[in-house]
Amino acid sequence: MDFLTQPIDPTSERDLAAGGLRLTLVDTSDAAAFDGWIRADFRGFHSGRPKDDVLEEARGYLAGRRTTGVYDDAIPSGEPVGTVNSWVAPLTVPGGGRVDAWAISSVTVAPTHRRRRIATALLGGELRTAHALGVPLAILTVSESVIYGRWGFGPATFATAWSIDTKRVRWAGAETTGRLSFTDAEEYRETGGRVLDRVMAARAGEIALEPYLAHRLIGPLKGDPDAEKYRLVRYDSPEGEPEGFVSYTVKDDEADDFTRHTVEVNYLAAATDEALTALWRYLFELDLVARVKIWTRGVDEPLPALVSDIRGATVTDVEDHLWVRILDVPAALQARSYERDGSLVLDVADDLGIAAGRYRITVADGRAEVVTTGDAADVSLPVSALGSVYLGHDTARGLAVAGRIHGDVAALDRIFRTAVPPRLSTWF
Ligand SMILES: CC(=O)SCCNC(=O)CCNC(=O)[C@H](O)C(C)(C)COP(=O)(O)OP(=O)(O)OC[C@H]1O[C@@H](n2cnc3c(N)ncnc32)[C@H](O)[C@@H]1OP(=O)(O)O
Repeated sequence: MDFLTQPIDPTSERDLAAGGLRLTLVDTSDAAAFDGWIRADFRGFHSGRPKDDVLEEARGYLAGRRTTGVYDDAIPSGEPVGTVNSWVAPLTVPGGGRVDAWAISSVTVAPTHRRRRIATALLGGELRTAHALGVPLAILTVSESVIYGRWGFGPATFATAWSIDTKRVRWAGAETTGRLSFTDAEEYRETGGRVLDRVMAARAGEIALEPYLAHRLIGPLKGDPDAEKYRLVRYDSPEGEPEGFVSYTVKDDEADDFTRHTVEVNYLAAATDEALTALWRYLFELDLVARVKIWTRGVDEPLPALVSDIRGATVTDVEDHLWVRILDVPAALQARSYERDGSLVLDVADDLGIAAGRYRITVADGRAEVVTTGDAADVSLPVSALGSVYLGHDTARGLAVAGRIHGDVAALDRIFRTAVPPRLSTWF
């Protein structure tokens, strides 16, 4: 499969051409063309104009993605009015296996060309292309939660943000072992990449990271206004095995009292419980710090158990995070494992017609066999709801209450839900 060279989707090409717009793959070896695409992408997310070093770094990191642009040849700038990129990312599924997922990012439409169905053409094109290449599902993280349901995506993992009052909480976790030390992002890049590989393989919902995505978690990218403030602390086991790190910045003390700085955690990676506890303890016990803020943790982050005063560590936000769009029901459902056996007929509705059908899933010894069937349905649901329950999160009952899943929701929940909730701990 070559996702980089697969031709542009003809349906989307035709739909856009009818409105005077041109859909095309961008040649990422053509620096001028690629820079125009990157500038349009930055502008779409209201980021600053990228300087030369930022463009150069982005070109290096993003060249491995399928890069698509929409052009309005009537405008003078020649820059795209729509952008999207995609690549095949291994997604960890329940049971610890991995499935190829079509990861979609950088969806932007110029404000001058909004609501002319450019995003509709881009998303439809991405999904049809992925399906044609045999990729069983598509994934994305979203800027706004109201956009992607219409294309069959459902929220499949949720993320928490925390604020910890470190003057209030005392360490209540286990004794920590191992070694903590400051390190330099450049020196640690390879080792940190290996730690991240372990973290991402260990939990359903995480994806194997491209070098670009790993780089951002270990240290700042070019152009990051906080680059000078980054600190990186590594954790190594007593045997010297690298098992975790935390990258963070320390923000000035707003109260103008030098004892009350705020730590903003960029990323905390822990491949073992020892690494997790040692790094959390490190953050709680920093001198001259009154608050630690962290984002994109799982819904089961064990912070309440690690502090002496539960209310000193508060969840400030719970948000939908990874959205899943099933493209091939048998392949996707057979790729994960299940904690309870059973059999169920699912009637899946799909406005785009890609995954629609009636399927029997039979789980024995944790593995599923999925076939199309003419049997009566036990459960009827839209493909977005199937995406929502796919990774094991506790969503089925809520969707049934909302009238989006009909039938034996308890059986659906029993088969799909997992004891440990899925998590995606980064953005892409
Ligand atoms: C994976 C990612 O990259 S997430 C990032 C998404 N991008 C951004 O948030 C950047 C800023 N926003 C944008 O660039 C654009 O507004 C986009 C990409 C979200 C939408 O692009 P458009 O070309 O305007 O969307 P399009 O015209 O195809 O709209 C299709 C439908 O979605 C709806 N829609 C599109 N964007 C939004 C939105 N932000 N909020 C609510 N509804 C929306 C439209 O109203 C339309 O609805 P309808 O079918 O009922 O008429």
